[in-house]
Amino acid sequence: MSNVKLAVIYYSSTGTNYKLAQTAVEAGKEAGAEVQLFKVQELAPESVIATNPAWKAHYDQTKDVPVATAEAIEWADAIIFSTPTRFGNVASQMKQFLDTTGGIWFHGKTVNKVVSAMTSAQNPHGGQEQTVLALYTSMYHWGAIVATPGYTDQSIFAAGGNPYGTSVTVDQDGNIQEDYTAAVKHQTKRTVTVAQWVKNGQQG
Ligand SMILES: Cc1cc2nc3c(=O)[nH]c(=O)nc-3n(C[C@H](O)[C@H](O)[C@H](O)COP(=O)(O)O)c2cc1C
Repeated sequence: MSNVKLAVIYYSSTGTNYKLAQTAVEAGKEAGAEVQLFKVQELAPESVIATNPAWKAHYDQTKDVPVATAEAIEWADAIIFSTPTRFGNVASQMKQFLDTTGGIWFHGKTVNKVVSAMTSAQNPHGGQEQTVLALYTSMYHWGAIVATPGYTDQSIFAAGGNPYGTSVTVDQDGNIQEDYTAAVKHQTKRTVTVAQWVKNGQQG
């Protein structure tokens, strides 16, 4: 059992990162953490979303997922982020969310959050690691503790496993090419474990 609070915060247009996030939620619960799932605010106009049936369907299906706020960051001890790769970078919706945390950052409320990130892209070498590192750059400014998977589990050596953070590839139809479950679960459990160490250390 753990007393870690885990926020899983994702952006997804067509459902890939939602699937990764849902697996992280499952893993967090298995690790005994208190878990909340949040999407970041969609910023694209509805008229644009409507031009892509997969995007529109996912947008409608996830209407009820709560939108991430600065309070969610304050609440969490651990955070798993999941964002698609967009031109080798973090999706703007996720970046915009990070850019709303200046207030809590100023008050020291982002310090010592234990964080880890996941991503997806269409090309096997489409910039996945660059996306994860770009997100981690913001985390260094937060004073967060970045808990990467490294090679701490056999799942990292399998497809989808990535020492920077789980990354998957989607085909033209949006199907994930790798069996990512073990890698996401390991990454999430490791993040919860490190957050527990930090929490215990602060209380000691
Ligand atoms: C504007 C845009 C930029 C993209 N840039 C990249 C890229 O740099 N490399 C890549 O492999 N895939 C790229 N893709 C494909 C997305 O990464 C892919 O659709 C996404 O990972 C699917 O995640 P989702 O289903 O959670 O939205 C791009 C897609 C869009 C719409």
